[in-house]
Amino acid sequence: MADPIFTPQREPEDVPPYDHERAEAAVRELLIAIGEDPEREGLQQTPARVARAYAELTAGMRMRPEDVLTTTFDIGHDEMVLVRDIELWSMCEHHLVPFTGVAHVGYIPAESGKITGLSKLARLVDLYAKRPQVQERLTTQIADSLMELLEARGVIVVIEAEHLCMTMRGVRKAGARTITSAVRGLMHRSATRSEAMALIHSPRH
Ligand SMILES: Nc1nc2c(ncn2[C@@H]2O[C@H](COP(=O)(O)OP(=O)(O)OP(=O)(O)O)[C@@H](O)[C@H]2O)c(=O)[nH]1
Ligand SMILES: [Zn+2]
Repeated sequence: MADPIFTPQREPEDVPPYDHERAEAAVRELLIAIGEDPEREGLQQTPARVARAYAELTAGMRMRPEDVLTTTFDIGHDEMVLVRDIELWSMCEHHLVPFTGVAHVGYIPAESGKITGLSKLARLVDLYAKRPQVQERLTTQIADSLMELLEARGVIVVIEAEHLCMTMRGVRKAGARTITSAVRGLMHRSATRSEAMALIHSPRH
């Protein structure tokens, strides 16, 4: 049996348009289910607000990595590029509550020196984060899309995150951080991987 944690997501072109009306109705139902009165003053606009918020929090379902890795340059730089401590907010697909932390994304450009703008790496993290996720899949998707679209010779993605489903409910282990990594291509070389890890963990100035 396939592990339900790793079931693939729909491809963006197969995702139907966001249904605001349905989302609103569902939030209203949820309010009723928990025993609230959706007509009381403070809650009247809540279904519409939540529906808008979820549209934003799931916008990455309808985006492809090529939509954000739009700018690439051939500058002949073929050494490692690493952006660390990229702020990350995602939503666990099991409980639909946030997980938050940082992503570190490094790559070794193609021999041609094809690179992308640094902000695009952060945009790529955001794209995959704005979907119902598991941290492992998020990590893998970022790594694989960089390998493919930049034709990178190597990639490392490390994500350190705290899952609110483990903090505010359930086992209630505040401060427990989950660390996942995805390593591709030349980053498997131990010296290169050690260099990346040293950069990720070097003290901030
Ligand atoms: N591997 C993985 N697990 C996750 C992630 N986010 C949440 N989970 C886990 O998914 C599991 C779902 O387990 P279930 O037993 O079906 O759900 P539950 O009864 O709410 O589990 P508890 O959280 O232990 O109360 C939990 O152990 C969560 O901690 C993630 O990104 N990756
Ligand atoms: Zn969860």
